[in-house]
Amino acid sequence: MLKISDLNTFYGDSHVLHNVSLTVEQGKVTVLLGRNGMGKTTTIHSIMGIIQSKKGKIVLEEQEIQSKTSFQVSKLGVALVPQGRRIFPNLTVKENLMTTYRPAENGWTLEQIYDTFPRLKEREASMGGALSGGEQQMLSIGRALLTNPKLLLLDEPSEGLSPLMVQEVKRIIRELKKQGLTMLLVEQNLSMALELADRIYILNKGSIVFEGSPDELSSAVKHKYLLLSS
Ligand SMILES: Nc1ncnc2c1ncn2[C@@H]1O[C@H](COP(=O)(O)OP(=O)(O)OP(=O)(O)O)[C@@H](O)[C@H]1O
Repeated sequence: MLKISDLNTFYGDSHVLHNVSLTVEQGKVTVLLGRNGMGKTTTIHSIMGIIQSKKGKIVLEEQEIQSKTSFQVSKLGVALVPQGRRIFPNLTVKENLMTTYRPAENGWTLEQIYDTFPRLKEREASMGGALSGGEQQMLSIGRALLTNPKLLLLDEPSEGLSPLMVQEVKRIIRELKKQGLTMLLVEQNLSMALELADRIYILNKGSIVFEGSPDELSSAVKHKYLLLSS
């Protein structure tokens, strides 16, 4: 569904992504792992058109999208659950959900979101800013789903959540996968990544240093790129 080739992204003169290539297969969960500051969010933002890459190609279902704006990328069916959730604190839960609603045949509706996240129904009239971190994460995922995407990008959805809420996020990702949604998940939570991933990529200092199935990820690679501090 998505193929990135030789992507190079800069912030001013600072060269952050170095020839990043990765593939996201339809219906699969692809996980991008890496420690803090290795370029995971930059990769996601490059796909989404939030930042323009200097060199390289991003192809979504045979269409090149590397020069498109985030609005255009979103219209092509890519949705982002951003790091830090970014919900609107002064809008109600329902208003947050409806801001980006894009109806689709056999797609997500508000009622289906409430069925999947019953807590959001209970808190429908509450202000976004009054929700717990876990509830805000559900809201952020629900809001992205209501754009009816074909590809969902999730940037560290487990960050800052209680163990119980991390379980809930895992349940939802599994449920979405069962429904056939294609996902690219950025994570630092290794156990979560290993449980959910069909394919894993590891970013280190802006370069892909590992690609394989969770079974192929050796403890040597884990220790080198994920567990030890740099
Ligand atoms: N707006 C920016 N301007 C300049 N440098 C940036 C900017 N955003 C990120 N960087 C730098 O780019 C590098 C990659 O950052 P990025 O946020 O992509 O990493 P990450 O792997 O997502 O880490 P984290 O888990 O901390 O979000 C870091 O060195 C970071 O300091």
